[in-house]
Amino acid sequence: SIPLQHGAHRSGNRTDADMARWRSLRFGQFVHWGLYAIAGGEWNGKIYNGAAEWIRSWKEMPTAVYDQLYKQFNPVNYHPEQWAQQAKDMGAGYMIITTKHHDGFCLWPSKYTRYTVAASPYKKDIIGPMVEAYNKKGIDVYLYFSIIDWNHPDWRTSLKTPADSAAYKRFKVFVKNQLTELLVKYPTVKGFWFDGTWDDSWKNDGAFSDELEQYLQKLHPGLIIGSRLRADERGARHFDSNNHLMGDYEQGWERKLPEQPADVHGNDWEGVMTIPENQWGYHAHWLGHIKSSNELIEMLVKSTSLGGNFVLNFGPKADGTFRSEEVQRMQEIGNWMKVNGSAVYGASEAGLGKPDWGYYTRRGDSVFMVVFNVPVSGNLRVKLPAKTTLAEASASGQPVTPELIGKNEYFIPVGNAPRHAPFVILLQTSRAAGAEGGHFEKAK
Ligand SMILES: C[C@@H]1N[C@@H](C(=O)NCc2ccccc2)[C@H](O)[C@@H]1O
Repeated sequence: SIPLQHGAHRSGNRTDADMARWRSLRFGQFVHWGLYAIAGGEWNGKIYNGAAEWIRSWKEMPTAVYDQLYKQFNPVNYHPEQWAQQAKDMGAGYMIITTKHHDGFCLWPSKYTRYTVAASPYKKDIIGPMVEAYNKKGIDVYLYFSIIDWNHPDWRTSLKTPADSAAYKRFKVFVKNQLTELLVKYPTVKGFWFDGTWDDSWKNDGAFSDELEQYLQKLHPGLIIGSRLRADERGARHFDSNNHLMGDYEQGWERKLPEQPADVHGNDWEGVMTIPENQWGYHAHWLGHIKSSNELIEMLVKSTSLGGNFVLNFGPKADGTFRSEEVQRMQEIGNWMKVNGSAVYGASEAGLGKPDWGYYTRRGDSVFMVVFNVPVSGNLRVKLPAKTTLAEASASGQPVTPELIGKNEYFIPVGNAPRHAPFVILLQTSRAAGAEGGHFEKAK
């Protein structure tokens, strides 16, 4: 293997309590909120068909115009306790909030730049009350922070001249100062969700990203930081030049999910997803496919079945309210989670493969069959490992009688389970005496 100073410093998943909690929560809420919500994906009667939070890069909108939007930021209908309650009702265990997106506008009154809420008509800190409100509902908070900062004079996408290098050196001090400020001001946050780390300036400075991560861990022990922050000294990102995952979980699954265990190599991972095809910030005109709650529930269950977390994104309007499609999804998903959340919370891969009728998840000896596709036979085929016996099966607390159809193979009748939404069948299994270790195959 290649000798590395700034590659992965740990092999295998973290086993501490903070990471175990992150892993058990399984379901998060992403919130993208900022000046881009004022534009709402349109300008001068024209619709921007890119991602709303990237509108500053749209040639139809002068950057000088975008950079004045902060003078209109005044979310009079922003009630963080209502945001937190609706997230709780959805069943989210953690929330990720954009403190600063690529445009550089800070939702907290940073003392390292004037481009913050303090300069807006709203004046007040957005982040503090949000962290407090979500924590009060028992929801952990993670801070999204973009390294890319289109507003800061010292930001560079690449270093071409000594002047670039001098500027970028100042920029790195600014980044470290802002991250320190965030941890000091909001000490209950559980981690950072870094973004905007793909440009050469950052990619070619693996030493800094490594030192920064270690500095933050020292400042706030237990902090959870994904793989997107880091580059190694050869410019490799997420996985170092020896193919070892950097950071605490694989953070590359953006608007896409792994298909099979081999795609995640036994690592902790998290997928982040939009309800429309590709909008994170508020866009007045959602074009293309808008995912239904059943589609989103399936993504959440699929993620759990592959041992990862699933984070669903919401883009509040400039005034602090949520669009009706997003409120509807939070309510519908929440209704399902209230009844079936046990198949997700604290659950992980079952090691039983991928059945036609849906997904297996598992917590200890409890195996959950989450059914999305009812077979015309009305029977769900279940094949258990040799040393595993099926003690009992139940659906919504009512016993179900499996039919033994072969060695350790059963048909579970779906009976009169609902057909309009996914449903869960619980299999209580037991390890036959002497069954070594995990009686279920471990992901390779
Ligand atoms: C979480 C999302 N990440 C931001 C983004 O720029 N994604 C585009 C992108 C996604 C993956 C690799 C490079 C660039 C989007 O604006 C959202 O904040």
